[in-house]
Amino acid sequence: MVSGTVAVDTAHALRLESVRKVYGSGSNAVTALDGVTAGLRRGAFTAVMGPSGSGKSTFLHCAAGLDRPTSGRVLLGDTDLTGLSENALTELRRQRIGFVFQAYNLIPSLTVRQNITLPLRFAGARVDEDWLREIVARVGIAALLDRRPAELSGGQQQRVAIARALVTRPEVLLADEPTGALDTRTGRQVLDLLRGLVDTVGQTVLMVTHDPVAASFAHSVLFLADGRFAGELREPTPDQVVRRLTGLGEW
Ligand SMILES: Nc1ncnc2c1ncn2[C@@H]1O[C@H](COP(=O)(O)OP(=O)(O)OP(=O)(O)O)[C@@H](O)[C@H]1O
Repeated sequence: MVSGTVAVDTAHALRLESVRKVYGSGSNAVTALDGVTAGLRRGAFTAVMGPSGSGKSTFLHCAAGLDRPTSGRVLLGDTDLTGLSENALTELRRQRIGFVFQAYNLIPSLTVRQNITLPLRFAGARVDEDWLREIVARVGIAALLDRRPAELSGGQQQRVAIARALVTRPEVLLADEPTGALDTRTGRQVLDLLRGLVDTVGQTVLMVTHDPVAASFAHSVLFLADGRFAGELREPTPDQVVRRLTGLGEW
């Protein structure tokens, strides 16, 4: 086997194996993740939920290669992230992972088109005009390509951010509270869009959220409590999510 690769796990696009993450040291040490093993099914929409401080952001950061686990492994496809250099991790994030944040993080001085294609410029890759046309049509912003972010609504800005995350055809799209800054109706539209990307093009999506309704758009919800994996709910309803969360503590 080539160093840095592992046996292919075709069911999961991304997998955390026995991941522990400890911040600080000595008496200041905080165990944010305490041996989490969990996988994102390929072509599925997975939400991560849990009480405040349960480790959701740390899970996302370790999954994205933004944070290095203290121990354990993170596998993106057949690539083990844990052995990669900083440069290799940066490359991997650029090419194989898409990010969507609560604050859309668009560059104000660039047009929508320039914002969407920025990851390709960073990667030194050419714009695939057919793919660009397809994603902007799919996310519903084809008519907005020449505008700047300030000329868009919050929902439109988040659609641009989603298009930007998709432009490199990432294996996994990671979303951190993507509807946190949107009103309920606009938030639902963005969640419909994410679910649609999963159902129609087989995009694998991971979303961290505090919102049980948002989580119910996912195929399954992974629960964390005190830095540990605390179960999975398939085809979740908001009521079921609320019941599970209530059993896990303050949220
Ligand atoms: N950089 C850091 N340094 C020290 N402790 C940290 C750091 N990041 C997170 N923690 C701690 O790790 C634990 C898990 O934090 P994390 O942010 O992953 O939880 P969360 O579930 O995302 O919380 P929330 O829902 O409140 O955003 C918390 O106790 C937090 O205080």
